Order: sequence, then structure tokens, then C-alpha cells
Amino acid sequence: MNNKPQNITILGAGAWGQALAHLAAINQHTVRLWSRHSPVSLEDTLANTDIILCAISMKGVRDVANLVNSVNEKSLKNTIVVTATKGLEPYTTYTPSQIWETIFPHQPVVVLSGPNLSKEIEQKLPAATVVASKNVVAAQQIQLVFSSQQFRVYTNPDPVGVELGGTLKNVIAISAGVCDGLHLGTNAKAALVTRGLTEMVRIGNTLGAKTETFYGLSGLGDLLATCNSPLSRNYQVGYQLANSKTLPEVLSSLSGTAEGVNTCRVLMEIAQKHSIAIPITEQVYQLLAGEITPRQALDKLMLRDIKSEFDNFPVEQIWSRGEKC
Ligand SMILES: NC(=O)C1=CN([C@@H]2O[C@H](COP(=O)(O)OP(=O)(O)OC[C@H]3O[C@@H](n4cnc5c(N)ncnc54)[C@H](OP(=O)(O)O)[C@@H]3O)[C@@H](O)[C@H]2O)C=CC1
Ligand SMILES: O=C(CO)COP(=O)(O)O
Repeated sequence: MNNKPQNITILGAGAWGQALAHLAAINQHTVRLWSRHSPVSLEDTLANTDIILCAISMKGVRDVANLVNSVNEKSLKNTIVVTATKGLEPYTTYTPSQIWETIFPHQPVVVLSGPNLSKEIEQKLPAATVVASKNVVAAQQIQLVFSSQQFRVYTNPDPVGVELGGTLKNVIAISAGVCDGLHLGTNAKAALVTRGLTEMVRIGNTLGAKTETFYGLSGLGDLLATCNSPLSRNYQVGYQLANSKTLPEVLSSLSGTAEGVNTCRVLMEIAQKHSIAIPITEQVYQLLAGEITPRQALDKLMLRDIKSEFDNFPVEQIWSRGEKC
């Protein structure tokens, strides 16, 4: 394993790109930060790079990946691509890593995702994350690059699960913001987040992710961070909608990207296609579309048909085993 300082190019100089640049610099790596407004060309920025890390918002990932491919295809032979975006592409429903893998089929692609609110990382507070790849060696290499006293990095062999955890929780974080904005209390919030995790697992399983990944840092961990912190932009969207702001008003005052807004639309397409029940996401979708009020969304969730808690574990099964208590 190569523990030498690496040349890292970070694509995207927003909140997350800058925080990751800080984390990489702790271990003496050479970091170049690029955005579409950079004075230095992408070609020059990518010269001799060992690692490309993408922290571009979902809407720009494909364009930027194509740009990287067009300017520097040959010299990227041994380069590891790391993706840190948390979103889904409309129409294709691809995750960011699937876009990178399609455009760079011969490069190792690593997903980096976890409970990582960039404002806390900028304050040098401790955090943990997950790096996941089909290429174990590449994931271990990225683990070495970023591990420090401030940032604890775990590997995971389920890149789709790790990526989807970070992406799907954004929609639930919007609903958690609504819950707090309406002052619905701790019981309601616990119920919402727990049932939200069930929705994440249902979608994740359909898209090929492992259930246990959603109970780790990149799933439950990130869900807890974003559903409980006013630093989360997605949480802020929900909180402010519950305080009578319109979506355009919220988005125009928000610093940075709230990916959950677009992810929610893509999830509705996926759920319809595969007949997956995602009641919380559905209410968030209707709320974002201005079709219902936060109170109406709450009523709809509370008055759904009563059912067993677990999809594949009906309560009748437990009772028939004599475990009723
Ligand atoms: N902030 C956080 O705490 C975390 C964020 N993330 C994820 O990282 C991603 C980026 O988030 P964050 O840095 O906060 O967002 P910001 O809005 O702060 O930054 C977004 C970056 O993406 C670039 N960008 C946006 N659209 C395009 C495009 N069409 N073409 C090229 N570049 C584009 C922006 O460039 P420009 O300035 O030119 O618009 C900017 O560099 C998101 O997917 C987010 O979910 C993941 C973990 C933590
Ligand atoms: O993904 C994040 C923390 O892990 C950042 O959340 P927001 O995009 O909601 O700010």
C-alpha cells in the first residue's frame, strides 16, 4: 500500500470540496482544487494526478466527468476516481459512481460517504466516514490517504449501499426538518427517522445494496447527523417549509446544494417503476411540489392503513410461534 504523499485533484470548490481538501492536506498530500470558475485549466490541474476526487453537485457530475475524459484520457491510466457526491441522476437514475464507472470503465472508482457535515469538519471537529469500492485495494488506498486524528475512515465492500445511504437520507432529512419546524416532538421524530430508514432499505435492496450497509455510518450514521442538525441544508429545507416559506424562497436563501429536492423526484420514478412503498418520500415529494401543506403531509402519514412493522416478518408469524407477549 502506498503511504507516500499523493497528488490529489478535487473537482468542486464548494463546501464539501473545500472540507475534503483540508482533510487531505492534514496528511501532507498535495491538493489542487478545481471548479468551473478556476483560473487554471482542468487539463493543467489534472497533470500528474494520482487521485481525482469529485465533490461536484449531482447536476454537474456527468458534464464534469465527460470534461475530465475529454482532456486527459490517456494520462489518467493509474488514477483512482473518488466520488463524494450524494445524489441521483434524473432519467437514468444512476448514482454518481455509476456515471464515473460508465465514462471511466478501466479506472478504480471509490465512493466516500458518511455523517460528514462540512461546517463541523471545517471547525476541525472529529468525524468518521466510509470508503467503498469493488476494488478493495483502491478503497484501502483512499482510507490511508484520508485517515487522521480528525477523520476516521472505514472501508466497506458495498459501494452502491454506501452511496445510496448518503443519498436517500437527504429526503428523510427534509421530512425531519418539517417535523422539527412543526414542533411535533421527540417521539414523532424517532418514528419518522426509523420508518425513513425502512424506506431507504427498501429502495437500496431493489437497487442492489446490502441491508447491513444501511445500519452503518453511511446509512444510519448519516441519517442521524442530517436529521438532527440545523447545519444540514436538507433539514433546513424542511424546517423552513414548515415555517411557511415557499420552496423558491428557501432555495434562494440556502448556502449550497440541498440534493434531497431533486433526489426525491428521482426516487418517485424508481418507486413507481418497482412498486416500492415509500410513504414518507411521497409526502416530501408532494410538499416540495406545493401540492400539500406540512400539516396535511403529517395527517396523511398518520392515517395510512394500519400494518405490520416489518415487510417480510408479519406479526402473525411471530404469534404462531407462541411468542406473543
Ligand atoms: N456540504 C456537506 O456537508 C456535504 C456535501 N456532500 C455532497 O457533496 C456535493 C457538493 O456539496 P457542497 O459542496 O456542499 O455544495 P456546494 O453548492 O457548496 O458546491 C457545489 C460544487 O459543485 C459545482 N457545480 C454545481 N453544478 C455544477 C455544474 N453544472 N457544472 C460544474 N460544476 C458544478 C459548484 O461549482 P460553482 O461554484 O461553479 O457553482 C461547486 O463547486 C453534494 O452532492 C452534497 O450532497 C457530501 C457530504 C457533505
Ligand atoms: O451529507 C451531508 C452530511 O453528511 C450534508 O448534508 P446537507 O447536504 O443536508 O447539508
